[in-house]
Amino acid sequence: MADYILAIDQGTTSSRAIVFDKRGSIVSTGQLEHEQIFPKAGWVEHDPKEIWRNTGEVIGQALGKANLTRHDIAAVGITNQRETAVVWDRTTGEPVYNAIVWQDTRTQSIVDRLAADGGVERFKQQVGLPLATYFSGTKIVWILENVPGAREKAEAGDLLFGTTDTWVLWNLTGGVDGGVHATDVTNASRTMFMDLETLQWDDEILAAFGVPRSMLPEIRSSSEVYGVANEHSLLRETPIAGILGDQQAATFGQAAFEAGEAKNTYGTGNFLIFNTGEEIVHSKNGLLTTVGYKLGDQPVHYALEGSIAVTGSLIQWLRDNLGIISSAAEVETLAKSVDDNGGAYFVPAFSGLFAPYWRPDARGALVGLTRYVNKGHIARAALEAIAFQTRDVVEAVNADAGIDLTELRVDGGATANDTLLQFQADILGVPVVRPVVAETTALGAAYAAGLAVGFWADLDDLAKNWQEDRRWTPSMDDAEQARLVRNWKKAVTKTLDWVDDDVL
Ligand SMILES: Nc1ncnc2c1ncn2[C@@H]1O[C@H](COP(=O)(O)OP(=O)(O)O)[C@@H](O)[C@H]1O
Ligand SMILES: O=P(O)(O)OC[C@H](O)CO
Repeated sequence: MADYILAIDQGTTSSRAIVFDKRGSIVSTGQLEHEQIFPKAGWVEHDPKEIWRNTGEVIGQALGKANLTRHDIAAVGITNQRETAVVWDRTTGEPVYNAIVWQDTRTQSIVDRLAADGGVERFKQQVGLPLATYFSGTKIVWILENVPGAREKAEAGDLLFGTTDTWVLWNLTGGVDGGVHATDVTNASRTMFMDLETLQWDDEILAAFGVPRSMLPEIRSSSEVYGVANEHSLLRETPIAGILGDQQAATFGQAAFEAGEAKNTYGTGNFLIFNTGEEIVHSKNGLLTTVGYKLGDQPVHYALEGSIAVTGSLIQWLRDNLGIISSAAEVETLAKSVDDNGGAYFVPAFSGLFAPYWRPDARGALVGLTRYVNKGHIARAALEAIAFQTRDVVEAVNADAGIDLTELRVDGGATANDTLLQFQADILGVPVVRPVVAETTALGAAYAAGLAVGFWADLDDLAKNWQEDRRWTPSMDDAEQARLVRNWKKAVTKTLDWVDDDVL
């Protein structure tokens, strides 16, 4: 058998291809950022064709750097930014509109309309999610209602919907020439349309949204052969054998396979996933219920999730919108130029507040300002905001699960930041642990693909690959921790009730 697995990680800011060996070590990487399109306040789009072009290029980069060909690749795994909705014409392969990204809040009026009949909890028992702009469902509705001709074409069966896993899979397996239109249970669980018990699309919910079932991909497990790459791909004939939404993939890559295990990923947003095993747990504290993974015919694993919309993207905002840093890494140097936050608290409710608050009416606020506060304090407040938001989510997990997490496994781009992770340990009061392979998202997709084709034998085989790289131990005294948390919670209250009909 070939010696490597290739994972495609189609993320919010970039697309990557990463080649892994049997030990789960990175052999080579290709990466390209794509344009973030902000047509109006609150709107966020990507160009699906740019994403597909970049995917092809990064595959070439990753193979080229390691001098590999398709013959060296045993299988391909796909992982992706979740919820982001692409709708395209099945006969031409052309998207009818840009991808509407998970952070986009334009569909609030559609949410309100659907909620009129029973509040945002209307479908929650069945799908595990509150009605919110975050999930794919209302984004599809927006496209059907706002793109000329889309509704008619969809009713005629000519349009397909997919999250970006499906978009990549369909194109990779041939597109208009017989592309496979499928997704996995984890991605399907983020649409609002999948019943958590049956793991199938629910016709009543689809009728309530007015979305034709013919647009939707087939729901498959996270680890099985979906198809092979088509003849135009560098990977032609290679099986595509794993799909997981990126946060579930990171959980899998962290080897958090069993109930009670968790991870927190620090990327564009932060996402804490807590494995609840074969049990569907409904949160009383603002967490989502989602699918963790499903390997072929084996039982499904569910999870609780704390999704935070803005964390790493706040650092990008300091770089791109304020210009006070020139790279994300520089935020650490700037934050270290001061001893503390100088009294400033930054609540980045740029897309409203996600877990555990779910307040679409919130908008960002920087509070506690005096003439003393300088850009170092603002950088510090931004990093602290990432950790405070995570603490809010950990509190919710502990309350729902009736436990106290004793340590937090972390990964993602922002875990390169030592100051952030020390503050995270301090404000949580438990150790924070980072594995050697911080690219756990791609690794999880590689694992799912490798299991399906026998490259790895079983979960024990994978768990052996997990290795600790570094650990941050709490050192803040309790009184200081309590003071900071109290001020943070006060700052959160200042962001609420901001959006009304007159304000974007
Ligand atoms: N040293 C750093 N300190 C803080 N944030 C960082 C640092 N390096 C990268 N980031 C943030 O991490 C994010 C990128 O992480 P990544 O895991 O690649 O994200 P994604 O998968 O969401 O595209 C960016 O939002 C960036 O601002
Ligand atoms: O692409 P990321 O890492 O920002 O992840 C996005 C999440 O999947 C959104 O739910």
